[in-house]
Amino acid sequence: MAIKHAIDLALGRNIGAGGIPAEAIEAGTTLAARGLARLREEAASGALPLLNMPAATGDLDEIRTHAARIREGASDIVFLGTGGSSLGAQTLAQLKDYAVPGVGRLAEGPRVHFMDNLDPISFGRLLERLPLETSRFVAISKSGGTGETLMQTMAVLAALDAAGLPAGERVTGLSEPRPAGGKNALRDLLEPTGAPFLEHHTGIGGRYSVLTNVGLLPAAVMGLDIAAIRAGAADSLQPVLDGAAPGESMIGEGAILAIATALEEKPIAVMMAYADRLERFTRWYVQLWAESLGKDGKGSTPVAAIGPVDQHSQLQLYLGGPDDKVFTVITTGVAGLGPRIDGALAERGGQPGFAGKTIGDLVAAQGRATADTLAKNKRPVRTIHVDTLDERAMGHLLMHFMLETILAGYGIGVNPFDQPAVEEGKILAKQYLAEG
Ligand SMILES: O=P(O)(O)OC[C@H]1O[C@](O)(CO)[C@@H](O)[C@@H]1O
Repeated sequence: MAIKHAIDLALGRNIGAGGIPAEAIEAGTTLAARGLARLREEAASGALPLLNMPAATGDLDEIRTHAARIREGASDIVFLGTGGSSLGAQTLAQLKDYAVPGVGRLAEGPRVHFMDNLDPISFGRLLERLPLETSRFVAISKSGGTGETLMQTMAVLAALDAAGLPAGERVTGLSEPRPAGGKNALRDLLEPTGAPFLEHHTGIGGRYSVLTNVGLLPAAVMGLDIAAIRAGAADSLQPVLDGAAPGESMIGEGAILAIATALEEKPIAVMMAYADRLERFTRWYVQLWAESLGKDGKGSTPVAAIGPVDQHSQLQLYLGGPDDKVFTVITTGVAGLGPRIDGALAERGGQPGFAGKTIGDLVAAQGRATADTLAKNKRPVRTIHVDTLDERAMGHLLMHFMLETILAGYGIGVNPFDQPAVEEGKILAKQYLAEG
């Protein structure tokens, strides 16, 4: 098994007072079994298209063809889109060092930019400094109506026009088809330029879209094996399709813990990953969990952390602060990796224990120590160990957390697929903009 999942250190019977009590686990198991059965039915009926994505292969060649077209002659590839139209792709891109401290700037191939946060200084400077002639832009929005993405796209079109460069050769769109009799602003903007368009799946929402062309087009642009990402997702889903009991699979165990923790009313869910290449994954998880479950006065607040660096900022609170959190600590198979420390230098630096050890040895020890220390301090912790962080493992993790989130929603009785509250602020912002 390339991924090991354990909830032992979250259980009251193993860690004492702060752990999740047996009664909550029992109730969680019953609700998880119900949710798993519902998912199995939804997979069979096609009612939840996300569940059919792992096995889908028919669209992969089209995605690869568009990716090759976008890469051709490009010095820079700019992805426009926000929230679920960006975070999954960024997560996958980190496998190729995107936004990884130090090496991200040194990565080979076209430079890739995900402009998910709207900031006038950043976007202005980007357009000033990009070599527009050799830059390509991909505008992604399920609805086609998100203000941030539309404004960025308009700014790009104006910049290309001012430079005398045909937009249709440099810009690609990805959005839902125009609804019958309805509007899609992104299509209205781009179609007159002749820009090619990919179709956003109409039955899969943005934060669940990483396995569709929304995540896989940028992944293919970066040279990742997109079939392996889907195969990893299938690894996660298979026990659901097989009808495995909740306690017999990673997804079943995850669902039990998520539901039991909600019943215990732990208001904060911390995801701490010991890998630079999982930093965007923790941000993707935050959106998924928060937008899916935070409704009807329910839900828990997701917190993203990476290790070891956040040991030096958040760990004190986690160990000594309020007992209101459940932790997920993710480690990877880094033992033995990275520079090996010279014995004489270790002596000279007063760290004889470092001699002959690698940086990976220290990171592996730290991840393990953090999980064990949390448990010793009676803080419930679930551990996930990924041997090799590659496309298949990432597909597995992504599908796991999408399924776990859906099962948590089913278990606590909220609809994990909508986000009604977000609309209010969007409408008000447009009103303020119009008022000037
Ligand atoms: O893909 P779209 O329609 O541009 O939406 C972007 C994001 O905005 C939201 O609709 C609300 O914040 C998210 O759910 C979504 O991922």
